[in-house]
Amino acid sequence: MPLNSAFSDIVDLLVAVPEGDEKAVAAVRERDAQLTKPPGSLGRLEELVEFLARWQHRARPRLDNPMVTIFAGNHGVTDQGVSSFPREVTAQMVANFTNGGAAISQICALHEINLRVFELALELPTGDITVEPALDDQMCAATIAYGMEAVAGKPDLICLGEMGIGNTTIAAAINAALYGGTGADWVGRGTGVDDAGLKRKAEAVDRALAHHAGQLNHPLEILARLGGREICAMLGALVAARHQKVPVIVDGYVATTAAAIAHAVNPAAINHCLFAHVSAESAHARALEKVGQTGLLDLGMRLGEGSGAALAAVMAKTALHLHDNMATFESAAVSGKSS
Ligand SMILES: O=C(O)c1ccc[n+]([C@@H]2O[C@H](COP(=O)([O-])O)[C@@H](O)[C@H]2O)c1
Ligand SMILES: Cc1cc2nc[nH]c2cc1C
Repeated sequence: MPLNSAFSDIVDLLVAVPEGDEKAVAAVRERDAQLTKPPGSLGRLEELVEFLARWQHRARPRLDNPMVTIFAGNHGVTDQGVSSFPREVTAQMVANFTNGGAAISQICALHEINLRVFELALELPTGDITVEPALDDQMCAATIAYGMEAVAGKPDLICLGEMGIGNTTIAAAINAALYGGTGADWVGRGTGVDDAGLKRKAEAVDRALAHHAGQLNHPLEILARLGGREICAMLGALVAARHQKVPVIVDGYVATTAAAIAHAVNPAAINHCLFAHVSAESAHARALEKVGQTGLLDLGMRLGEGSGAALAAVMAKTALHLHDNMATFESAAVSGKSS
């Protein structure tokens, strides 16, 4: 069956991605060479400034308006006992994000990062993927389009985060469909399931793969049948960001899965994405490997809600502050390298 025409626009956007600005990167390197430090001594912080310049298309990148976006969705697959928390926690945590009580709220407040929460029909969980499609193609495409709203308000950096009880099972199903293997290869403990819960997760993924066999021939079909609203919306945000010259920092296992869909359509579509960290969710390292990436940080975190991405943004803010404000060898009268 040909791909549903509902997906034509998103495929076009993923295929026709603009290149990065190498002139802007060259300008950053030239300035970096003048700063009072041995060349290369700030390691990946130097790459972070180049990353911002390349994807903002600016010789002097800015972080005046960095934004964490949290996309929240609910999942029918929670009927299968795959999470250690009940589904209503998704909406309760959304309230906590806006009231300032969540970890991400406090990271953002401390480091002056904007936080925007997108609530995606929480009262309407997706279909239980073990017995039906998560979303129909039209709803999937419409939710991708809705995620593109993330670029409104002209952020200069987007940190992609999510909240959704049950979504580590959804991420596992998508990865298994994209890359092969069984449920056991792609599930982890999520919010903290015990061994019996882990087995239920693996079996739920296996049942979903069997139920949808023969219907998972395109990354966007995989997304509609096995995905979630927050994963669709993160995909939309990611691709819109590329077209609006906004670099993206991707959070943990679930956010990486949205990037994996983009990567499966066109590997170059995620070049403007930095992968914040390697989450403690056991399959995240393998998922990163599949999209040819490594995590910037490794803090043993497995929270989601954009928390790892926000901490990587703090690193990026620090890197840019140094780039903008350090003295040059000339201005500080420090002798340059002798050989
Ligand atoms: O993205 C990750 O690496 C990650 C790892 C473990 C848990 N989470 C978060 O935990 C929730 C999903 O866990 P679960 O057990 O309900 O599937 C969801 O809200 C995610 O943001 C996220
Ligand atoms: C309390 C709680 C907070 C979260 N933040 C992201 N996912 C979460 C899952 C739970 C259960």
